Amino acid sequence: MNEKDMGTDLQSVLLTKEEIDAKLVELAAKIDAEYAGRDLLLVGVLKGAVMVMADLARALSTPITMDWMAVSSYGAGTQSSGVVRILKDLDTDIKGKHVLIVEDIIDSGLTLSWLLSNLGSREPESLEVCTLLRKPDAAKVAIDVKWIGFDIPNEFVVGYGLDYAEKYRNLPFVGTLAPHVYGG
Ligand SMILES: O=P(O)(O)OC[C@H]1O[C@H](OP(=O)(O)OP(=O)(O)O)[C@H](O)[C@@H]1O
Ligand code: HPA
Ligand SMILES: [Mg+2]
Repeated sequence: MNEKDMGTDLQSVLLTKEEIDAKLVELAAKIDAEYAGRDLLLVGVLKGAVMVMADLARALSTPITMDWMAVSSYGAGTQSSGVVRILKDLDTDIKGKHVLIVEDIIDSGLTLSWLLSNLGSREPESLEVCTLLRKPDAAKVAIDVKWIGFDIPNEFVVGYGLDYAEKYRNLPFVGTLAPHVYGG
């Protein structure tokens, strides 16, 4: 599906593929500068961060390794339950490593806040966060995030990895969902 063929489920395009690509190249240059000469482990948070991880990793020059963690707090709804479940843990021991968590979105912040304390307790050398999107007006906890792509309004968004009930992750852009889709 492209931007001209959104169907009736989507209300508007918030960020085009071109805007997302350009932002990830910009973030990658900053991350390269920060980790020059060091080994970096990217930890992608499944499933939403798959697209960001794939495109950010390819924009980096720094040698990286990848690992994945799967957590879920949203289920099939549009509100975080606040209860974070580990669906898949890391395959690697991160003790002594430079770790960069890669996220698609920080909404309430509950997922990341929980992840930071969970991964932080495993004694990485450093632990930072890169997220494509953040909703400042939805924050329920304050989190220190080093790299942020875009601050967006407090609306439910889909595309570029982000889902509603597991759909729309493959849209190449980020859009807002029409309220009728989720009963709004
Ligand atoms: O800041 P928060 O309010 O915690 O929301 C952000 C988290 O919610 C989404 O994941 P979700 O739990 O829906 O799993 P998914 O990535 O598999 O869609 C998203 O990918 C973030 O990980
Ligand atoms: O706005 C959102 N869209 C999709 N998934 C999400 N997970 C947290 N916030 C969102
Ligand atoms: Mg989700």
